[in-house]
Amino acid sequence: MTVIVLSGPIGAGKSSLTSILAKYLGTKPFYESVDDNPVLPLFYADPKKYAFLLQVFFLNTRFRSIKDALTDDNNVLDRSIYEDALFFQMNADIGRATTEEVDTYYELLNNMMNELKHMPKKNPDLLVHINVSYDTMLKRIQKRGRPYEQLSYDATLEDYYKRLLRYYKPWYENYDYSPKMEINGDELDFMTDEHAREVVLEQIVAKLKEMGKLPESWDKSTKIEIDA
Ligand SMILES: Nc1ncnc2c1ncn2[C@@H]1O[C@H](COP(=O)(O)OP(=O)(O)OP(=O)(O)O)[C@@H](O)[C@H]1O
Ligand SMILES: Nc1nc(=O)c2ncn([C@H]3C[C@H](O)[C@@H](CO)O3)c2[nH]1
Repeated sequence: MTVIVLSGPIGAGKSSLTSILAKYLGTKPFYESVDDNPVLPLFYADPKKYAFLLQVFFLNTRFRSIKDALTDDNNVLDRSIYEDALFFQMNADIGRATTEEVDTYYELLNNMMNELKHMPKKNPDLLVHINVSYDTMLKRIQKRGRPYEQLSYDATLEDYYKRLLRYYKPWYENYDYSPKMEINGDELDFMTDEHAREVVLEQIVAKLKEMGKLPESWDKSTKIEIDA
């Protein structure tokens, strides 16, 4: 049927919506490596030292999921590979990578993207971007509670998160690897409000129908259970 990728800043709700969407459409979810990621806590403790290593770690694990997802044509991924460069560029811009690391990273990314061109499906069918304000992003980060992402752990994260939101805006506007759509993550509390969840799912289904990826007659009569 279709490969959908989610995008959006930290805590926007990508993993949550991936799980909801995969259950709803009866497809397979793929998650970014976070709780089993040994480099992530090191990065938050010493970003300058570990920015490059973290980036290579994410690129490696993301590449593996993409290869699986793009060969089996029926999946939802909780973050796009196209956002990896956004993260690294931002970290490089604030002095967390040397010129050599930046050059090496882009060369590696380029090589990997070229490999993807040989896959049966080269790009996702649809990018679903979750838009959130700084306040929402922070609330969700607090709700999820990873210690090293809290402002109480490192006050400079406020600037890091605000900067990230500024990088996302042009990134989404310029994204053109597939059709795309935006979800209002501030207004649509799809984790606790059943109506909001239906609105989001209807928006995505409508887009898939418009693209011819779902038949017009497609309907999901059974309500889904959410493990929040
Ligand atoms: N629309 C929403 N309404 C209310 N709560 C939400 C919503 N989306 C996510 N949450 C909550 O916010 C927290 C972060 O969500 P989630 O882990 O899905 O974000 P993410 O975008 O995958 O984050 P990351 O980029 O760090 O992987 C979770 O506690 C989740 O339950
Ligand atoms: N530096 C950096 N580069 C990435 O490509 C990247 N992708 C995700 N993350 C961080 C954000 C969340 O804390 C956590 C879960 O998304 O991992 C990244 N951090």
